[in-house]
Amino acid sequence: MLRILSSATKCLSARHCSGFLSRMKFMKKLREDDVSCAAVLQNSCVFLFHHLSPLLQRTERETFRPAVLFSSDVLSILERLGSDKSLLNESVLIGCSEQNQPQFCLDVGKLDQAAVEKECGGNFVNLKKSFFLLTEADAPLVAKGQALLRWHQTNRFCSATGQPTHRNQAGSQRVCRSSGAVYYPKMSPVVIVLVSDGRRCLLGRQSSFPLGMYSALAGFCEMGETLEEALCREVAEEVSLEVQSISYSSSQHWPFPQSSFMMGCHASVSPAHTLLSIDHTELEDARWFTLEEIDTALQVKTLPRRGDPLTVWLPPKHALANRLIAEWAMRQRGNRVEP
Ligand SMILES: NC(=O)c1ccc[n+]([C@@H]2O[C@H](COP(=O)([O-])OP(=O)(O)OC[C@H]3O[C@@H](n4cnc5c(N)ncnc54)[C@H](O)[C@@H]3O)[C@@H](O)[C@H]2O)c1
Ligand SMILES: [Mg+2]
Repeated sequence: MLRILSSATKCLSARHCSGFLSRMKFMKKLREDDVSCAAVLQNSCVFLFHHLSPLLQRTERETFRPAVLFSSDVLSILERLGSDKSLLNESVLIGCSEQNQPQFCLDVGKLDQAAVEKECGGNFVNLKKSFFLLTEADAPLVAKGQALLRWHQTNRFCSATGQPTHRNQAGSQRVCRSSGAVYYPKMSPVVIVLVSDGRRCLLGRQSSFPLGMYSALAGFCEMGETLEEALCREVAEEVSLEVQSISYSSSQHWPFPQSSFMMGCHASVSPAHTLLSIDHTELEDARWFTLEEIDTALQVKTLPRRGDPLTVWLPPKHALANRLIAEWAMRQRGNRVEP
């Protein structure tokens, strides 16, 4: 069995960079210079995927972390499993750790899954499950890796000429040599908004959500829209409310169902106009929640099962919706005047 290393344990490329600025410059160079990137790949961390499912390893504390191998370990596995070692060159650059360790991801879907799992002492777990098994720190990097690998797998041909596209070594772009068209990985912009009437906040659920889960309203931005226009349209479409003011909170990359760029906002509506008219083609339910109800929902740790009494619970901390709700709750607690 091979050793699986946390990305913090070795620092092979410290001489290349130190601190945030030099790390960013180093990454830029790797994206632009195929020769440097190929050389660095020989001495890097690699996150393995199998048909887009990341390789996870159980820790001593019965939690999970992404299994991180060194390129030399990956080459040994490829050799032992009788695969062409050039497969390593299909790795895609995803980052550089604070310890200055370049990080790549590689899909070994061509190899036997069980054989790789045995070699590595881990399991390939589909992204939806693994995203929530991982810590808030590890999940985004794994999601980014999967998103990039998926993009490469689904953009192998030029949409103008039908000719094959060719990736650069870092995997940050693909080029059609026939037309010269350059393709970059894409995300769909999505607005997510926590609407408040000053006293309560508005949450909704789609029928596809797990039982009892309510979240902030969200929707894809349409071509040509500003963030603010998309937000007002989505709230109008889904619950027939007119938003009065908007403030930006924060953003996140969201891998489900495919790469979205989520932009999180707070918005207010007039307390005199809070009557909901729900578009049931989009939402199964939407309701106003008091601070007490939100506090209770934030406490729910074990998810309800079918047959259990209906308990409202909220998206986990990995989701921007959770942050918006927590921000709102904190602000409400601060505003509350004790009798
Ligand atoms: N991270 C979070 O906290 C969080 C919380 C809620 C929702 N989300 C995500 O936000 C996204 C959007 O939310 P929604 O489902 O309510 O959106 P939505 O209200 O826009 O409705 C989805 C529908 O929009 C259409 N659509 C338009 N442009 C699309 C595009 N580029 N890609 C896919 N469908 C498109 C499709 O018909 C789709 O069925 C979802 O992917 C969801 O996973 C994330
Ligand atoms: Mg929606």
